[in-house]
Amino acid sequence: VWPPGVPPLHPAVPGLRRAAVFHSLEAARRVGEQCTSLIPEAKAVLDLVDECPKHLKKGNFPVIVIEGLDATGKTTVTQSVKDSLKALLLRSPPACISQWRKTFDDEPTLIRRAFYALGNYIVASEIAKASTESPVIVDRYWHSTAAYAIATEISGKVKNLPPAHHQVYQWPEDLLKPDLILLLTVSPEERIRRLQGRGLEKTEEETELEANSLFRQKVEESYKRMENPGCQEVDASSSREEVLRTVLHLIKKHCGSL
Ligand SMILES: Nc1ncnc2c1ncn2[C@@H]1O[C@H](COP(=O)(O)OP(=O)(O)O)[C@@H](O)[C@H]1O
Ligand SMILES: Nc1ccn([C@@H]2O[C@H](COP(=O)(O)OP(=O)(O)O)[C@@H](O)[C@H]2O)c(=O)n1
Repeated sequence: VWPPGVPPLHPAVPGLRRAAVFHSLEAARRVGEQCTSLIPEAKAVLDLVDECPKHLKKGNFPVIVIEGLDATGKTTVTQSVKDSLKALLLRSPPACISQWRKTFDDEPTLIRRAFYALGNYIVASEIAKASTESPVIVDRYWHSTAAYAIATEISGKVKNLPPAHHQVYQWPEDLLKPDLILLLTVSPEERIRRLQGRGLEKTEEETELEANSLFRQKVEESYKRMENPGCQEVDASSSREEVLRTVLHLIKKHCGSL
């Protein structure tokens, strides 16, 4: 039986019925509620969600999200933007639930995705509060949750992804929107160099390059198809300084004077 609480998806893409791309807090919450007896941590996550104010409003300061595959430089650039703009740095999943991340990563897809989806709603309340006081920079948010879920669920080639403008690429109506979302992209070779720099072993490197190549393409393509709001792509292959300059320039252009 298709689990209740999961929104019906386009019938033309039956594979996505397991994708667990939740399009409302209620949909993610229902999955969370169903597993509290087996996974006590789910109750703890739901309690934190319940503590969040219901009707969130963004403050007057800009909110910028940085997205991208692992090792594209998100941590590096978000830290620098934080320092340059005296911004508050947030991440999804938020610190208050990250101790349970491993637990949920080991659970079946549906439960795992519900965890990340709920995390985004907690981050939304942090964003609302922080953006009344300073600019806010966020390392991963909704687009990560959706893009990885879609790429995991769609088998085979990039062309099997749901077509552009499909329902799965739409921002959830009840989730606070940022002002700007930047998608960092680097070539697969440069990404591997950076993973290596972080201590990835040679064998893992090969797995990354070969077995995961299609997966990465699907994540990146899904990121690019996201809309309302969509991502603006940033070529992040240049030096740290250059990437920071580009990002700060885009923030200034889209978010006005800071
Ligand atoms: N512009 C850059 N040029 C070269 N190396 C970089 C650049 N940005 C980040 N790195 C390095 O690449 C690795 C991955 O960067 P990181 O910021 O941790 O990525 P992410 O947070 O996206 O996983 C780190 O070792 C980091 O120091
Ligand atoms: N907002 C988020 C953040 C991460 N995730 C999941 O977390 C994984 C990425 O985590 P990671 O440990 O590679 O993240 P970074 O260390 O690169 O920030 C992806 O596989 C996503 O499934 C998510 O679904 N939603």
